[in-house]
Amino acid sequence: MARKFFVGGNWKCNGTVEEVKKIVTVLNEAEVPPEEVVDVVVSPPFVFLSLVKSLLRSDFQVAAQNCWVRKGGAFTGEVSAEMLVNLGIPWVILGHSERRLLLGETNEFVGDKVANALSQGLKVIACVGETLEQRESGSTMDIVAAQTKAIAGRILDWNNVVLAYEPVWAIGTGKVATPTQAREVHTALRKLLHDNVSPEVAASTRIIYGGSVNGANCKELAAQPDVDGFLVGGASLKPEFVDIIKSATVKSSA
Ligand SMILES: O=C[C@H](O)COP(=O)(O)O
Repeated sequence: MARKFFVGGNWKCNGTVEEVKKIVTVLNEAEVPPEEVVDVVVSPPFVFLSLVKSLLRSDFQVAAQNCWVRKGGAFTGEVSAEMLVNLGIPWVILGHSERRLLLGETNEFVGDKVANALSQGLKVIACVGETLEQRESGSTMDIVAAQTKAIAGRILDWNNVVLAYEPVWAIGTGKVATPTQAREVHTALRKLLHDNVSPEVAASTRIIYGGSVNGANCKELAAQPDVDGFLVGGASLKPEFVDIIKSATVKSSA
């Protein structure tokens, strides 16, 4: 069965109420391929989750950008998975490189977070990716394999997981991975799932690309065999996000 295209918009730590309303208006008015063709999931900062959920069209979904590693309690500043479920937020992004690198989240910690979020009923966009130094030293696959295995070992039901490959050197730099670079890692990750989890999971799990995706480069990337969609940062705050959603048709018409 074909994997449904997936386009996530990670708004990161951006926006005011007014800006959020403008972005949602653009999305709500956009003509995009139907739900059967593409999953669209936008991820505003925690404080705007309810607002976005209340305003956003019903065929698009909402994700949090993080959640706490275990049940809530005395953890000042954290938001638990069960709170997100209680708010009706279906998705969460976990393991983003900005959290790994700036906040010291380890592979093991990300694995724990993924396990906890899934156990509470959330769907997870799990991120992996190498730094420029790691790519240049030839260790890209070792790094993303270790990150992926730490996550994979904690997943019982892969139906609720999307794997995002986001090379750190491509994030927010305007230096997008070439279609070949993206395809190489996506294909290797699918093989890793095949060998370490199961052929069925490898065939059905969506592996999406993130890192300087925009309206101009999305079609060529979308055409790559193992690229099942995108996790978009900067361009998800702009009207061109609609063009990125439309790149799903590259797959559906293939
Ligand atoms: O989560 C999204 C990624 O970090 C990509 O960000 P970017 O599109 O601004 O490079």
